[in-house]
Amino acid sequence: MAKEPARILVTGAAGQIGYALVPMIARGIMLGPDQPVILHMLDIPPAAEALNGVKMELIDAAFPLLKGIVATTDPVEACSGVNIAVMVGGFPRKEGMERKDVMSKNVSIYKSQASALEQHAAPNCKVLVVANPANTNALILKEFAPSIPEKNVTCLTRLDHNRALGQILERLHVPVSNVKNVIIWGNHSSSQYPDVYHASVVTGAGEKPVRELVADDAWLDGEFITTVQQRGAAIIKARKLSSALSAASSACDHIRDWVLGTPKGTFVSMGVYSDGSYDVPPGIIFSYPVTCENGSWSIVQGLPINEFSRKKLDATANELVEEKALAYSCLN
Ligand SMILES: NC(=O)C1=CN([C@@H]2O[C@H](COP(=O)(O)OP(=O)(O)OC[C@H]3O[C@@H](n4cnc5c(N)ncnc54)[C@H](O)[C@@H]3O)[C@@H](O)[C@H]2O)C=CC1
Ligand SMILES: O=C([O-])CC(=O)C(=O)O
Repeated sequence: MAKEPARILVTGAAGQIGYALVPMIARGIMLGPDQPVILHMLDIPPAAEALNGVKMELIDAAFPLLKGIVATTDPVEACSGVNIAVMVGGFPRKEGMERKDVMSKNVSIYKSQASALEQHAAPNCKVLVVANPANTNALILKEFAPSIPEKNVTCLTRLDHNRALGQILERLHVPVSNVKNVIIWGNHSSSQYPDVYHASVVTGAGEKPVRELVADDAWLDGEFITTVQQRGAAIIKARKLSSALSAASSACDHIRDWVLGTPKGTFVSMGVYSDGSYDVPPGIIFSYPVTCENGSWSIVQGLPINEFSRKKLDATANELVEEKALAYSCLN
């Protein structure tokens, strides 16, 4: 029997990421080739005409899985009955700006959209915040939508995770499906910590640690980390626009794994509400290694953390604690 369509909200749908993301969703990249979808697209009134253009293109593409389109500038209509909300809408970082610089513009948007989601989304709606500052926007959304379970509000660090994989692949020339368990800890910002201490490569001779195969600790502890941390800025510099294609693809990866599960023995990175695991302060949205099963994520526990990693985890956690205070001061 055919499945009931899932209603998927994309905010900021007329923007760069939105334009890359909605066709991926309509093609089944996010929820699989047997899951029909109804797209809910929200943008602000100045973008209404562009949003209507995206709707026209979706119709013209005749996606078999796409069973309906809601394109609106009304947050209540956009949020009504949605099962998944991908929050991309906001003011993007421009060349030379830090993510903190876009804080005040974006946290107030996330406060008001929290209420619309809380009141009108389907029960158990899963929320992924993409817009920057992604962790702190997600935290504000969670705080101002108290009836949405805290496990249902997440932010995107899968793009950073995939960027880390990409750097390892470039170095080792192995297929992506053979590399697993890189981790992004912390903030989706230049303080994030891309960690390969637990990553491995499946080879003909079994699994081998990435560190052993790369055999260049100086690169792994230096340039590898800074390349991943600075990749967003490098793409903005090159394109004069944010990394829309890879952000959209990674958002699909994040939701797909959350809903359909992670492969056995493999973890992925998600920004989730901290419960204090790994001595990270509770009450911030922090990127952790997680596994997903039955539509729910769990933080991977018990990984040994050495002194090098500890310092980096603490630095990114401290930045998130500061961002939280700054966000609240912007809202007052
Ligand atoms: N977490 C991540 O890995 C990444 C996050 N980003 C962030 O994603 C966000 C979107 O990036 P782009 O699509 O490149 O920007 P964009 O400027 O092309 O699109 C943003 C869209 O949001 C709309 N918008 C603004 N206020 C809104 C509101 N209140 N409600 C609904 N829509 C609203 C704008 O009209 C625009 O169409 C930015 O904050 C960017 O920094 C970008 C890349 C990666
Ligand atoms: O850096 C930015 O502002 C866009 C972004 O989040 C990324 O590409 O990681």
